[in-house]
Amino acid sequence: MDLKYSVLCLIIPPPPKCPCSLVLEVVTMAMIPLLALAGLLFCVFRLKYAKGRIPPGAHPLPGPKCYPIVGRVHDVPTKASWLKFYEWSKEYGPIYQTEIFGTVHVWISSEEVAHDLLSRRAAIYSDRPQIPNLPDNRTKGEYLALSDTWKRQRKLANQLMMANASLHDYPTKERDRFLYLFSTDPSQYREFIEQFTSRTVARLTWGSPHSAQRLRVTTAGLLVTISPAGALPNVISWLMYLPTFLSPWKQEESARHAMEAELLNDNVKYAHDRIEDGTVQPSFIHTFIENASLPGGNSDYIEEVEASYVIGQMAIAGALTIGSPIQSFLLAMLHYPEWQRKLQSEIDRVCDGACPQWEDREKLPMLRAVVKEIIRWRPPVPTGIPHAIEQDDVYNGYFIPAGATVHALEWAMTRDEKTYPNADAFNPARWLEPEYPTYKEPLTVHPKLNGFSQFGFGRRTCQGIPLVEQDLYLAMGGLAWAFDIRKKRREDGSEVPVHWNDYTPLLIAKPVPFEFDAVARSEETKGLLRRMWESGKGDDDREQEDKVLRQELHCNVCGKGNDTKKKEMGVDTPVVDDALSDRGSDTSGPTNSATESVFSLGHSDSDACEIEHFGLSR
Ligand code: HEM
Repeated sequence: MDLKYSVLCLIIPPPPKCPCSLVLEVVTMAMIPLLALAGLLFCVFRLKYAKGRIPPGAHPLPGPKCYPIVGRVHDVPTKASWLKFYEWSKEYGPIYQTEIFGTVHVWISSEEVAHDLLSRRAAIYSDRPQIPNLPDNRTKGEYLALSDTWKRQRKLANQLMMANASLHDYPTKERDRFLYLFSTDPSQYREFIEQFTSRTVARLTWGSPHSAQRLRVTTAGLLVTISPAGALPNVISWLMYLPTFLSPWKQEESARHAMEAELLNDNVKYAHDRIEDGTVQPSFIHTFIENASLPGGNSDYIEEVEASYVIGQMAIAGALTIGSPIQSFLLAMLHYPEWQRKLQSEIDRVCDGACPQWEDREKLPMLRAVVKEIIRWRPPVPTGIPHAIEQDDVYNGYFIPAGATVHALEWAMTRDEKTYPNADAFNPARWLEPEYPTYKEPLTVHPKLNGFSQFGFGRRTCQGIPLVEQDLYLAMGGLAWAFDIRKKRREDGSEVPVHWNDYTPLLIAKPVPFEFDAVARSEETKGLLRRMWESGKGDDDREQEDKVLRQELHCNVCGKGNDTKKKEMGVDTPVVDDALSDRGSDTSGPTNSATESVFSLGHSDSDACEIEHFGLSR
C-alpha cells in the first residue's frame, strides 16, 4: 500500500463504515483463503494428472527437483531470468522441464531440438499458452490465439506485409528525423529511439505517426501484462481467478485494454476519413479497406474490427521490440570501438561520404553483419515467446504433456559455442569470414535476418522481419555514419564505466540506461543532419518544430519550462516536447520485481507525466 496513504490513515481515522461495505469486506476476507485453497488444489491436480499419463517406456523430462505446488518459483530471479534458465540447460541438457504453480514449462536451448519440435511437429506445437494476466487471450481473437483464428489472422498479416513490401519511405524518413533529434541531445537516446520505432510502425500500419505516443503507452502496459516479471498472476496463475474488484491486475489490464481498443478504433476511423478527403497515405489499414470493397476481398473472411486488431498487434509488436537492438548497438560501440571504426570505413568507402540508404544494402555486408550480430549478442526476446503443446507427445523417450508451455530459450541458443565460437564476444566477423560456422555466401545477400533463430520457429515465426531488417540497417548505419560514439570522460580524464550486460527484466529486454558521448563526425555532417530532419519530419512535426525554433518547451505535468530543462541538460540545444519524458524506454520497464509494474495506473509521478505528455487520460 502507498506509504503516504498508510500514514494518513494513522492521523485521520477512517469514516464509520456503512453496513453494506462491512458485509462486503467480510465476504472478501472469507473468499481469499478459499480461492487460495482452490488454486492450490487445482495446481496439485493438474500436475498429478499430467504425471499419470506418461506412456510405458517414456520418462519425464529431466529438470531441477520441483517442490509441491510452487515448483521452482523461488529459484527464478526476477532480473535476467534467462541466465538462470541457461544455467539449468547446462546441467539438464538441451530440453528440460520446470514446474511453476501447476504449469509444466519445457525449456529448449538447442536450435536442433527447437526445429524437431516447433517446426517438424508444428501441427501440435503451434498453440500459445494462456497468459494468466490476460485471461481471454486465447478466446477473444485479439491476440492471435486458437488455431482457426491465428491461421486466418496470420494470413491477413502476411498479405498486408506483402502488399506494402517496400515499406514506402517511412523507415528512411523516420531515421532521418531520428538522427537529427539524437544529435541535439544524445542523453535522450531512449526517448528518440522509441519515437523512431513507434512512429515508423504507426505510419506503416495506419498511414500516420500521429498516434505513436498513445501506441507507446498501451504497448508499455501490454508488455507488463504479458511478462512473467510484469504481473504477479503470470507467476501465481490462480490469482487470475480473483474477481475484478479484488484484483488490481485485472483492473489495470481492463483500463489498458479500453485504451488499446480506443486507439485501434480511432485509427480505423482516421483512415476512413483520409480516404474520404483524398489525403490517405499507404498503410496496412488502407490496403485492408481497399481490398475489402473488392469482390472476394478481405471482408469475405475477416471483419474490419478483427482486422483492426491484426493490424494493431503488428503496430504493438513493432513499437515494442526494435528499440532494444538499437540501444544494444550503442552499448556494443562503446565496448568494441574497433568495430565502430571498421563499420565507418565500410560506409565511407561505399557511400562516398553520404548516409547509407536501403538501396546500398547489397554493398554493405558489414553493416548487415553488425545488425545480425547485435541481435545474437543481446537477444531482444531472451526467453522467447512461448508456444503451447496441444497433445501429449514423446520426444527421444521423454514425455511432454499436453498443455505444457514450451519456451525456445533464445539466449541459450545464441551462446552455443559450436555455432558461435567465443559466443560472449560481439564479433560481426562470424558472418563475414569463411572460417566461422555461420558464414554464408554470397555476401550481397547474407547475412540477413530471415530464418534467424531469434525470430522463432515453425508456424508462429515473427511476421515483422522486413520492418526489423530495414529499421535496424538504417538506424545503425545512420548512427555509424554520423557520430563517433564514445565513453564519457569525467573532468579528471577518467572514463565513465558502462555496464556490460544489465538488461530490463520484461519479455522484451533492453539495456538499462548508460552514459556516453556522441560527437558528430564533421561540421558538414551537422548541417546534413538538419536538412535530413527537414525532409523526414511529417505534418505533425510542424508544431514541434515551432517549439524547437522558438525554444518554447514546457512540461505540463512537472511544470518545468524550457529554461529549467535546458539548465538541467547543461546545454543550449533545442529539445522537442516528446523528449521531455524521462521514460523513453519504458516499453521495457524499470521493474525488478514481479509485483512492481511499469503500468501501475496513476501510481507514480512519471506515469502521470507521461500520460499527460501523450494527451491521455484514463
Ligand atoms: C527485433 C525485433 C523483433 C524480434 C526479435 C521479434 C521476435 C519475435 C519472436 C521470437 C516471435 C515468436 C516466434 C515464435 O513463437 O516462434 C515473434 C512473433 C511475432 N512478431 Fe516479432 N520480433 C520483432 C519485431 C517484430 C515487428 C517489427 C513486428 C511487426 C511489425 C513483429 C510481429 C510479430 C507478430 C505478429 C508475431 C506473432 C506471430 C504469431 O503469434 O503467430 N515482430 N517475434
